[in-house]
Amino acid sequence: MFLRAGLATLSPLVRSLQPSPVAAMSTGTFVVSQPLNYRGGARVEPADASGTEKAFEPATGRVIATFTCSGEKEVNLAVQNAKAAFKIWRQKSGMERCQILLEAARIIREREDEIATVECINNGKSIFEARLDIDTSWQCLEYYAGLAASMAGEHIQLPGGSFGYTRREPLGVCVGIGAWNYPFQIASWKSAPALACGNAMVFKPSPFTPVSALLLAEIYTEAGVPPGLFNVVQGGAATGQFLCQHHDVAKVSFTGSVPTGMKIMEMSAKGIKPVTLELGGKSPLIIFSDCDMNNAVKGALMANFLTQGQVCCNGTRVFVQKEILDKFTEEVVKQTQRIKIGDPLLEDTRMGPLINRPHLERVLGFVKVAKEQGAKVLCGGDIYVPEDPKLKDGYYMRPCVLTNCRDDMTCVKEEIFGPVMSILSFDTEAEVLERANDTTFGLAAGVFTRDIQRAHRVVAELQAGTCFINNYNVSPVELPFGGYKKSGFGRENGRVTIEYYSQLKTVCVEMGDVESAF
Ligand SMILES: NC(=O)c1ccc[n+]([C@@H]2O[C@H](COP(=O)([O-])OP(=O)(O)OC[C@H]3O[C@@H](n4cnc5c(N)ncnc54)[C@H](O)[C@@H]3O)[C@@H](O)[C@H]2O)c1
Ligand SMILES: C[N+](C)(C)CCCC=O
Repeated sequence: MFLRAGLATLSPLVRSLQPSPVAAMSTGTFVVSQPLNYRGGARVEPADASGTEKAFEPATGRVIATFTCSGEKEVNLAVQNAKAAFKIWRQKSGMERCQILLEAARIIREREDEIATVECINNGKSIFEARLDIDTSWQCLEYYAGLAASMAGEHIQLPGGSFGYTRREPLGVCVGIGAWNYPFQIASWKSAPALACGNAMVFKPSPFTPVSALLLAEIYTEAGVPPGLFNVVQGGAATGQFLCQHHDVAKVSFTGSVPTGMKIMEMSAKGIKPVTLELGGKSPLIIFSDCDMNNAVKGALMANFLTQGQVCCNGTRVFVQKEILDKFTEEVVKQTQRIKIGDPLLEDTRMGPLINRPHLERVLGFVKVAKEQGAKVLCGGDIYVPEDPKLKDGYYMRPCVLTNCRDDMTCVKEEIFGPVMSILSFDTEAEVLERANDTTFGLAAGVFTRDIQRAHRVVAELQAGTCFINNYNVSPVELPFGGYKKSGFGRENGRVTIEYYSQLKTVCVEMGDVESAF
């Protein structure tokens, strides 16, 4: 549907007659030719502009889209469309909303390969991983579809037959602002609970990954949401600011960096809008000497190298108990060197390119500073040029393992957001807990041990919103996800997120006469 050639212009009906719509999509061929804004149930060119942006295919360095960033007028039109759709949607019963969300989840499953391919092309993550992201997206829609029908208030008996009750009501027009590392998943994790609660949404993806949110918008429409219920505006900071400052926006849910999160909070504070902030991290992963070594090594790779290390909750500070430091490090390096880097659309690739050239240079800069500060590079940390000539301008690097790290080094303190693991050693539980918590971030943490008492004792002390025991970076949608400290607040996924997309109304019912004070 996006391709200028091949199956690009086919209607959904015709497309469904083709053996495989994704067969035509290969690295180096994809171009977006249709408008990337979505308003009132259709793709539209924005009504005004706040500049233009280019989106790239990180695997080749090719431009795949040049698009107009939405100005104030377009943002206003999107919000007004959402407001109109909200009036219809909020009147629907939970069961009606449930049925539509389930249908959307079904369509996502049906089109999983196509969506994953688009994600892979625009983001650079491997197709293997992109499919997992799409899985957690439709699962999220299914989960909140299930909750939509069971949202209920309380009935509270009062003296003299009087009573009160509570109603859980939607907020109105919610804004979602996304980062570039999980474009479709972020749009789904925000919109599913928002829509399940009866809200409308205007979503702004990162300008680096503008493409896949459009697929979600089209799927919602196909599933039967009212036109305007889920809209997409494109752009960067200026567009995001118009959204956050809009007086008809009731809530902002943001995923991105800490500095931008602070700005979002400031803008939202002026309009007394509630915010959810899913921000960055520098999470600790603690490996005790009694761990299952095989699992701990696999866990450390999961904690560092998914999506080329561009994952908010990555456990990039790997604390290893001294007794097993050498063996663990040797095995981690061996397995890191085996990671297949290359064309993200190939089935056996496990690491694609980073998101763009400036980011690649930034990550390589962190490795350089680490070396200057005394860290030792055990593998990777340099540019990788795949053999395939069409990939020569892509943004690849070899995954890096650093040792000789100290807690005061830049690579241990700052979020690198790339495939760079820092290994640190420790002696005692008390010592490692203190060091693990010595950070302004608090998104995630992990522990590997066979000692069940220790595992729970340690996670109880860890200052992190999401903790893993004997695994890392799995994300079942039934479990809430979010941060402590400067990693943000509010949660995504899990039952609790209903509370972040709804408000409680209390109704007090008098069954007798008014006892007036006057
Ligand atoms: N906690 C989580 O769930 C989670 C998930 C993914 C990424 N992240 C974090 O995101 C960061 C990487 O993503 P990024 O580089 O896209 O982050 P970013 O903060 O640069 O941008 C995030 C989004 O905010 C928009 N934006 C930028 N300035 C804005 C402003 N002034 N007003 C409104 N919107 C504005 C951007 O256009 C983009 O859509 C990392 O720190 C990572 O840890 C967190
Ligand atoms: C799906 N993961 C791996 C838990 C990542 C969630 C979003 C963080 O960047």
